[in-house]
Amino acid sequence: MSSFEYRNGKLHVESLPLEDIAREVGTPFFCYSTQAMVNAYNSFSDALSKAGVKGTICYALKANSNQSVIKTLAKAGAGADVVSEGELRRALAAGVDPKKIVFAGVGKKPSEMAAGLKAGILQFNVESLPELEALSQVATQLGVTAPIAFRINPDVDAKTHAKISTGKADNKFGIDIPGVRRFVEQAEALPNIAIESLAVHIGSQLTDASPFKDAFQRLATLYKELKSAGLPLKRIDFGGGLGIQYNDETPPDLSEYAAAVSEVLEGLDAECIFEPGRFLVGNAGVLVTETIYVKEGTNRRFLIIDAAMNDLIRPSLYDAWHDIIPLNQPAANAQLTPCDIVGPICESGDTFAQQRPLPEVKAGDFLAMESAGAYGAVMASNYNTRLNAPEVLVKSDQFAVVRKRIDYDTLIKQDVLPDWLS
Ligand SMILES: Cc1ncc(COP(=O)(O)O)c(C=O)c1O
Ligand SMILES: N[C@@H](CCCC[NH3+])C(=O)O
Repeated sequence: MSSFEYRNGKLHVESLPLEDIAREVGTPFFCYSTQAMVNAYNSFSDALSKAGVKGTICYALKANSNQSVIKTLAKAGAGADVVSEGELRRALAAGVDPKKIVFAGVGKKPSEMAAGLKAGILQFNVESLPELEALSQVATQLGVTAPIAFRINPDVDAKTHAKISTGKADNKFGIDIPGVRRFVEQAEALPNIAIESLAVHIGSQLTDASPFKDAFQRLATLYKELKSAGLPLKRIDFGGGLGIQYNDETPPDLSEYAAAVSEVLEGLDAECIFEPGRFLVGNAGVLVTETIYVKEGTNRRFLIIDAAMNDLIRPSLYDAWHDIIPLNQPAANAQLTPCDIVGPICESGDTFAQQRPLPEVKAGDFLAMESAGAYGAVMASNYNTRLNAPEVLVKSDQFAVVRKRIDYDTLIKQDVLPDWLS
């Protein structure tokens, strides 16, 4: 049974009609399904087991760092991939085992490194020499050893959107393969650093398996070379990036992905880490919105809805597609009219879809924007002084507001007037 489906003419999340939640919580709001997240986690984990791959799945918090989401996945067995002290704190607060936390990112500050070292995390994925020098210094001051992975830039085109592609030599991420040996020498000379692992992450929303295969192969070859040269490597971090279906893409099958991993692991004797984000939560969430007005333009119909680019920026930022469906199931033979679906923000870029064929939608009708569980609420802002869309988690026939909509007073009081203006 799918976690989001029409039943008796109403779109349900698990056992609940979304419309009931909409009337209680108010729109816009994000709604997540526990079942969908746990199913995604289990299918990822099962695919690895079937391919004979043993590893830790470190959920990439950046996709959705709500405490309830992290905790749901942690209870299913996940660790965490974090990119900031904030995310580290979120992971720890949700009860993630520090020994299952990896710390990624090109710009970790010494204070963030110290937080990770004090927590006793599994590894820091290091991306440059200055970063490694800083980590060595912080670890020495604290009298501990920092376990590290070199994040490798394999110079592979992930064939995804340019803004979320991270594995080409021109990208800011990782250490280029030709420079690795020199980097290793420099790293070995630094105190309080334990080189344990190699990591890679070539981009997000990959819908083709070949860049994964290519990158994993390059990483495994390097792993073998460095290990036979005496480096005590014991782990490979395969990153995240597995795409999901938003529209008509066909992302790699999990078994194909797992096979790409198991193939390169032959004879390596390495523990594995995976950092999926979007795959675990993307299709486990929707953004529910109400139609405010239907405006007939000169040559098009605009549906003006109460969600906007500040709630879900993916369409404006990446021209991303999200399916948009009414909460009330349309008749099978309903006539479709092309509509532009836009938010209330004062930018033409505040557009979710252009000329999207939709059945008749009237003011007051609720719509769901699908696949909004990843990179939705986490990328939201208060632009135009709009209140945040709250987040709701459903488990079977129960729901809970897991992040509230803050009120205008609280929002405005975040600003502090200087003495000369008060
Ligand atoms: C280092 C790293 N790991 C994991 C992820 C998670 O990626 P995704 O949500 O595409 O699985 C990202 C984001 O792309 C990342 O930068
Ligand atoms: N924010 C991007 C994904 C970025 C991945 C970051 N490593 C998206 O919405 O698709």
